[in-house]
Amino acid sequence: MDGIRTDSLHLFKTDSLTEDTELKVETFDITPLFELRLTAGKGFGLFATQAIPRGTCIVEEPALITIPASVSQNDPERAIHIIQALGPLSRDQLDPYTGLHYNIRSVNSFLRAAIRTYLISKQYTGDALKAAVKVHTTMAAIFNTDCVAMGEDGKLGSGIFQHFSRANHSCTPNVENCFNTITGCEMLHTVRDIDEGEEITVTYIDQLYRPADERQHALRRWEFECECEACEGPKAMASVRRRRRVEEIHRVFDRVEGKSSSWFWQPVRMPRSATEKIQLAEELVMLLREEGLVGMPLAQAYRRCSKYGLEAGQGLKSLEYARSAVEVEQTSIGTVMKLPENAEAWLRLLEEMAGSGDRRFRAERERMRLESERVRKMEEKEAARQAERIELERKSEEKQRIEALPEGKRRKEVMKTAVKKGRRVVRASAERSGLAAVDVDRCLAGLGGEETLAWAEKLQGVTAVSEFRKALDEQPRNGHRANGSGF
Ligand SMILES: C[S@@+](CC[C@H](N)C(=O)[O-])C[C@H]1O[C@@H](n2cnc3c(N)ncnc32)[C@H](O)[C@@H]1O
Repeated sequence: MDGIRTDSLHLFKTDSLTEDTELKVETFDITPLFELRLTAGKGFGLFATQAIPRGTCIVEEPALITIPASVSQNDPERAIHIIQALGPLSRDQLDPYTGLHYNIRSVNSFLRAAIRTYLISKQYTGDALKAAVKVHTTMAAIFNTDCVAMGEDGKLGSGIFQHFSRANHSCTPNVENCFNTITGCEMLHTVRDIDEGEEITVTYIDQLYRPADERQHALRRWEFECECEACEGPKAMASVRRRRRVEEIHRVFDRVEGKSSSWFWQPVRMPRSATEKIQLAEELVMLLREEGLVGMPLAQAYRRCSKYGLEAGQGLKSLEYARSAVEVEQTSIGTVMKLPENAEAWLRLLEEMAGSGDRRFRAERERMRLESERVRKMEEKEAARQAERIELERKSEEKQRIEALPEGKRRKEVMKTAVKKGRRVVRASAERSGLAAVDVDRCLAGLGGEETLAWAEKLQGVTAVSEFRKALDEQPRNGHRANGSGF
């Protein structure tokens, strides 16, 4: 770690800083949610001091200093902008800045020359000039190593942040940053649940689905080789495959959507229909989820599912995906900031279309109604088949049980079963004839087994009430006719 702690440093009072200035940054609490800890191989990093749920805003802080977007990384004037931005800071404000990590090679010879020229213009000479050049070069190096682009595409310039600038990089970050243009603060939101003791990581580069060697190349600016799980270790191979496919799908969509990309020299198989497009977007969602890239890239993938769902005439599906896009977007960047093409605006549009009876929603509703009807019928049939199977099994078990009984008992059991069946026949017949069940019950209660069987035999197939009554009249009686029932 080549960071410096310059408690006594003031920009224009450089004599206290020497080549051997001792690094003295201790572990300390920043907020109750995380703390700064020294890591093996990455310098300092932010670590959760408790479990943090997905969607939590863990940082909202203003920049310590900023420079305008017009000042590029290699602009010699950059050093002057940095020095001038640091000028008004008090000692207390300067301390968090000077304690930050830096890579001295991030200041090239043009910047060094610009710093020297500037200091000479401020009347520095001899040893004082040498020392001042060293301090100011360090200040510029801190800025170049730790600065964060603010706003969409860095349009609002670059800034240094006390906490955010301490976050290390991962190719599968667990927080997403967003600049709040209303408060002028940078915000960090967790994109997934974070365990206590887990490192809080951001991404330093765009397009994390690029091949690992391209990612490493882009990270060279920060002078480290990424060793996260997507880059090294047992999971890296699967990650490479998934990210390659994610990149391929993005290339296809870039071409479909007419965006400039490298597609013309890398052939891609184009989707032939809206249905194929939505399938591709759904594959993208699945891959990103598996890969743990669950922040804004996932929100955009859901958005594509929604867009192509609508194109495929699947309005309701499109609406569902739009809701997922809003949920992921708001988890990743909160609800305060609205991107120009935010997922919520798209959802509102779809909701309006659905409400106004757009044909894509109407037709789909009908399709879904028919589909759920079909499923319901299938389930009913299956339930009936199941019940029949159970009944057959029961009967077979009962038969086996009876067959295993001694002769006398078996005859009794056979009779009992037959009578039960006979009662069912009588009851069903009565029902078909429209006779009150209570009357039939009363009558059945007074009949013996043989009588019930004789009765059942007679009634089998009888449906009309008159025939039923006639059959009852012809039944052998044992004096238990139902009172007042007409039997
Ligand atoms: C913005 S600073 C991050 C905080 C820094 N680690 C510190 O000690 O203050 C960027 C520097 O952190 C280190 N770093 C960040 N992410 C890293 C990673 N994944 N592996 C190794 N070093 C990393 C690199 O030295 C990089 O130049």
